[in-house]
Amino acid sequence: MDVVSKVYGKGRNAVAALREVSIGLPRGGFTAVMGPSGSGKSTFLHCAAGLDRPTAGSVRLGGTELATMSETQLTVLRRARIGFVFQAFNLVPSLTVTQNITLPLRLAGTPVDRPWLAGILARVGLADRADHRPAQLSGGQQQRVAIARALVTRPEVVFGDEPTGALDTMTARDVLTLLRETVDQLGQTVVMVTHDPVAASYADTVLFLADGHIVDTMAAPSPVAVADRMTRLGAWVR
Ligand SMILES: Nc1ncnc2c1ncn2[C@@H]1O[C@H](COP(=O)(O)OP(=O)(O)OP(=O)(O)O)[C@@H](O)[C@H]1O
Repeated sequence: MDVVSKVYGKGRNAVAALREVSIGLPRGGFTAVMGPSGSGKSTFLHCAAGLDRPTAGSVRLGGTELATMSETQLTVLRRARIGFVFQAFNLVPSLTVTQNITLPLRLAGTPVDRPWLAGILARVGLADRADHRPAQLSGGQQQRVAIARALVTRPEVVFGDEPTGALDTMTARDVLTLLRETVDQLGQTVVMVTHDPVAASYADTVLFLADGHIVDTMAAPSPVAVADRMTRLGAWVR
C-alpha cells in the first residue's frame, strides 16, 4: 500500500479516514491492526482487501494494482485471491458445513479439491460435523466454518474484521490459535482488525492507527505491551 488516502463525503462534510498510509504487509505473516474507534481500521482493511477503493494512492496484491480496478474486476479478484472472516459468521443457514465451505468455489466455478477440503475440515476440527447446518453448531464452530470457507480457495491473504468479536474468551482463543496455525503450518498470510490486545498478541506484528495514520508498529507483541500502547493512544480514556 503506497500513499493511500481515503476521504468519505465531499466539501465541508469530508472525512479523511486514511491519510497517506504506506505499508507493506509481509507474505506469510500475521498482522493485527489496532487503533481507537474511528481511527480508520475498517477503512484500511476494506482498501487493502479490495472491498473499497482508495481516493488516492496504490494498493497492490502481489503484483496486481487494485486501486484502479472496476467493481467487477475487484469481485473476481476477491473471489479468487482473498479470504474473509467477519465478526458475524455470515454462513448460509440452509446449507451444510461442507456446502458453506465450498460456496466460494461454486461461485467462482472452480472444482472442489476433495483432499484439500478434507484437510481443511480436519484442521478446523469439523470433520465430524460436515453435514450439519450452522444452527446446529456453537458460535466458535460457526467461526471455524467461516475460516475454512476463507481458506478453501487457497487465498493469498485472509482478512479478518474482528473475527473473535462475537465469541467468548475461551472460544476466541481457539479461533486465534487456528488462525496462528494457518500462518505457521500453511504459510497463510493473515491480516486482522481487532480491539482486543490478547487477540493482537497472536500476530507477528501489530499496526497502530490513529486519525488515519499508522503511528506505530510492534513486533512480537505481548497483550500488556499492546494494551499499554493503546492506552497511550487515548483509546480507552473515557
Ligand atoms: N461510509 C462512510 N461515510 C462517511 N464517513 C465514514 C464512512 N465510513 C467511515 N467513515 C468515517 O471514517 C473514519 C474512520 O472510520 P473506520 O470505520 O475506518 O474506523 P475504525 O477504526 O474501523 O472504527 P471502529 O473501531 O469504531 O470500527 C471515521 O471518522 C468514520 O466516521
